Amino acid sequence: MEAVIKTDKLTKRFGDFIATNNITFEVYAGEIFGFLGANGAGKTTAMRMLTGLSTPSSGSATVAGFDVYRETERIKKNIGYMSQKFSLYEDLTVMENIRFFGGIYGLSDKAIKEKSDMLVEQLGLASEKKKLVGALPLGWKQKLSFSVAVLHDPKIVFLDEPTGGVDPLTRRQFWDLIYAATSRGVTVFVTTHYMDEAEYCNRISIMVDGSIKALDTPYNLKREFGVGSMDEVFYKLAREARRSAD
Ligand SMILES: Nc1ncnc2c1ncn2[C@@H]1O[C@H](COP(=O)(O)OP(=O)(O)OP(=O)(O)O)[C@@H](O)[C@H]1O
Repeated sequence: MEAVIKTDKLTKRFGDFIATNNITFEVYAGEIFGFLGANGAGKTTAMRMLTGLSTPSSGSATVAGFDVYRETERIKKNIGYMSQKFSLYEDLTVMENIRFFGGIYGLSDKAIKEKSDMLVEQLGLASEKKKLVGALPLGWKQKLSFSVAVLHDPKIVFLDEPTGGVDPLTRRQFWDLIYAATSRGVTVFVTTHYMDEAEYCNRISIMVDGSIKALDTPYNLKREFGVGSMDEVFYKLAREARRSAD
């Protein structure tokens, strides 16, 4: 299987504090990889290194074949990233946001027009396309933010708690968008605190206090820990954590 993300002992220190400690894993092309851990486990820190936003302290990693120390600009061109704080502009309309990001990604005017029409149609946002993004409900902002993050057909999309704060139905709709993206060949790297979402991933890693403590399919993890749900797997590992959820 082709690995589109490879890390080897990737580490980030802030002074004496080791936020991400020697993490080693691979993510395969086309999979949905769940990156789990309690608050403060080090997920966002790891994701910032993989998206070229933060330089590792030690270890190595490649993303889409590019080196996280030397080729961050090329990484940024080949990935999409939806951070916890969305990058959408609240004071621009739905269409203006799509056009703006299409331009940033270097799409032609023609491609932007085609993609934006298709996108608002797919999202069921046709009647809202002239509304300011700031006026949309959170769930719609999340869906739009995701769609914008994959507008340029990246190889990999990184999603940092993309469905926080919305109801289960809205989260389910968001996952339909994730599946649609994977069926187009996009690899998905996603953090979540929702264990029902963990079950939707092909493989899952669980981080505790900066280190990866488990990595496998949901099925194998449940078997390994002798429990019936991902909730219980997570609880068994996360209760060893020393970092508090402050
Ligand atoms: N710039 C920084 N300087 C110092 N410490 C930091 C910095 N960024 C993160 N940390 C610390 O590193 C640890 C890991 O933080 P990180 O945001 O990666 O966790 P997380 O797993 O993403 O948590 P959450 O689920 O809350 O987003 C935390 O203890 C945090 O306080």
